[in-house]
Amino acid sequence: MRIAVIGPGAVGGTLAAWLSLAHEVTLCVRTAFERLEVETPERTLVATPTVLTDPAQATSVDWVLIATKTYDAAGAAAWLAGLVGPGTRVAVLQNGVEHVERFTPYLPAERITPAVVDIPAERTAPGVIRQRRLGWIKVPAGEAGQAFADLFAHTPIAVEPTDEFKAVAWRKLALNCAGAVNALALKPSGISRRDDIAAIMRDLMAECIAVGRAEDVDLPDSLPDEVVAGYRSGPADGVNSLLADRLAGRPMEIDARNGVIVRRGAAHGVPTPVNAMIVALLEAAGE
Ligand SMILES: NC(=O)C1=CN([C@@H]2O[C@H](COP(=O)(O)OP(=O)(O)OC[C@H]3O[C@@H](n4cnc5c(N)ncnc54)[C@H](OP(=O)(O)O)[C@@H]3O)[C@@H](O)[C@H]2O)C=CC1
Ligand SMILES: CC(C)(CO)C(=O)C(=O)O
Repeated sequence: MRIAVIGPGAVGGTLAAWLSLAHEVTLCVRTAFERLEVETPERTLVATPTVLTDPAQATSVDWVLIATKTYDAAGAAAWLAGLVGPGTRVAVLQNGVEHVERFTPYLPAERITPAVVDIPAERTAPGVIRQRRLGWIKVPAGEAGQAFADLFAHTPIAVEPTDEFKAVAWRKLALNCAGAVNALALKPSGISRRDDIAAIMRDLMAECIAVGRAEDVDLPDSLPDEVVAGYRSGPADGVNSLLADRLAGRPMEIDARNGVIVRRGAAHGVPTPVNAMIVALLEAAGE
């Protein structure tokens, strides 16, 4: 398969390295680099895919994987005119619950496969990445979801189509909204071991669950405790992508990860004061 990865950063670069073992991969980059080096839990992968720096160089492929940050959607979309032909499928690998809505200004919804990614990865330089866990990706059940999963059949990453995609995305949103405490405190995952921080994380997630339920998503009461336990049992020095952005002085996905809870909460009449507070604090911190 011919696969183009738009935004080969921590997630996109990790997946591009794995995909390069069996497919013809093209990287669509903003900052040029020549080789991918990904330290995975199994071994270090080195790949030298074709690298494009200008959307005018792009030609059509079988699959496009969009792995930029959510706030770079417009820049990512500039690649689509060249990459998308009549049979091209486009997967959006981003956090949040608005994968399809974010790209319908540029593509028909039926061409888009939303993907929830749980692969902790950290980028130390362009093309140099540490994949902390093999992790998983979930996509909606159906022909496109199965075709997407087949791309990864040769890898140890669990890529699965699911009938419960919406619930999977909201569960991941709960995990990600809680991770805002790291960006706010400028500290990695270990701060979740403080009971006062864990309490804030649980409050953020309780609001997420209430809003998700208002959108008819089945979310368990046990989710906040499960997420806190997961954070606490993981590496204390793990840096989530929101914290990575703040540390690097980049914009942050505050709207996609916490703002969405406030916006959708307001639409349903569900109060979300803790998420609203963290959005305001992170927005002010990023000014
Ligand atoms: N990191 C993680 O552990 C996880 C992240 N996610 C989600 O995955 C998504 C990607 O995150 P992550 O990989 O961490 O992000 P990164 O910041 O590591 O990578 C994003 C990449 O997109 C590139 N980019 C931005 N604009 C363009 C453009 N116009 N054309 C081409 N490339 C562009 C950036 O280029 P440049 O090099 O110039 O910055 C960068 O390489 C986010 O939605 C995140 O929330 C999900 C699960 C885990
Ligand atoms: C928390 C984590 C690492 C889970 O995959 C993530 O989604 C992120 O860093 O954005």
